[in-house]
Amino acid sequence: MKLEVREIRKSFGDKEILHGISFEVENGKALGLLGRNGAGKTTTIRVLMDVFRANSGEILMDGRKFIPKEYKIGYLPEERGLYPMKKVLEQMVYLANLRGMGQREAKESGKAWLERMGIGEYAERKLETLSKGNQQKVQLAQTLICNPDIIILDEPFSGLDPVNSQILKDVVKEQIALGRLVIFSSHQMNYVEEFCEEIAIINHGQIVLNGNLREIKRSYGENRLTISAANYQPDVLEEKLEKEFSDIVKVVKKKKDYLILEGVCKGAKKRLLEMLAASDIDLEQTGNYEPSLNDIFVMKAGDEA
Ligand SMILES: Nc1ncnc2c1ncn2[C@@H]1O[C@H](COP(=O)(O)OP(=O)(O)OP(=O)(O)O)[C@@H](O)[C@H]1O
Repeated sequence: MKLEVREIRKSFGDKEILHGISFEVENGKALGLLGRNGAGKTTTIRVLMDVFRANSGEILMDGRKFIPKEYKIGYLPEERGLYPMKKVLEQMVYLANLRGMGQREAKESGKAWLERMGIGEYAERKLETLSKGNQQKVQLAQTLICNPDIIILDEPFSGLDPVNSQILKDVVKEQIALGRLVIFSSHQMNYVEEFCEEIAIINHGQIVLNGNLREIKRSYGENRLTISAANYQPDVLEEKLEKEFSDIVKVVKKKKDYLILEGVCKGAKKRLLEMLAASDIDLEQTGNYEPSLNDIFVMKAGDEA
């Protein structure tokens, strides 16, 4: 399965919110849709789910117009839609019935998912009597009850503590391994980093970065290296490097224990190491620099941060 989102534009009134959003995602992979508050992630997902109609652009599945109701989709919307006064399992079964699942199958699957989420004991309780995090897990169980082929999660980690986040991470990883097509929106980079092969960063309704996360990281780290010295603190080392090696490298960032350098000439890394060996700098650590997704996100979407 390959989902292609092409040049989606969406306006509310005369204000255009999405200015030509494009990205692709295949089954067996997860796409992390990233962006700051108000960037347009939820609007994109709603267009994808046919909640909103785009002003222009198209969405294709395997080359054909994508019609959500033709697929088994597990969609966890940003606004959570369960009934607070109803019993947990009862409403899960009811909603699964509406999605075309038989009573017995829905009950079995619902129970199994609640167990998987570690909340099997709450099946007969009213939803509103559960903690916020446990209600969130019920939502997730409900999203997955019909064994969807496409899973779309809008900020699934909100309200979950680290233990519950881990359960969800494991579940998402399992679903990816089972060959599901997974899209999820978030501004929590560490989760995205753990299981998304592909990312698309939206900023002000535009895709500012899209592609394979590993390749993106590699390209951002190219020509950069980290360095620390046993005999100089980073700020002194920075001064020294700027004074003595400014024709080879420049310091791009000073961290607590090390510096991040960028080459400014051809073969900078090799030349620097040769020069360092001949200097009084006692090299403690050096290596290729690989930015975190957070660093990349701040670079691409941190304009008003
Ligand atoms: N129904 C609507 N009518 C008018 N404006 C809307 C509507 N829905 C969203 N918007 C606007 O579209 C922009 C993008 O909102 P959206 O919810 O897609 O952002 P988001 O990236 O999901 O943000 P967050 O991380 O805060 O959830 C915002 O400026 C929002 O106010």
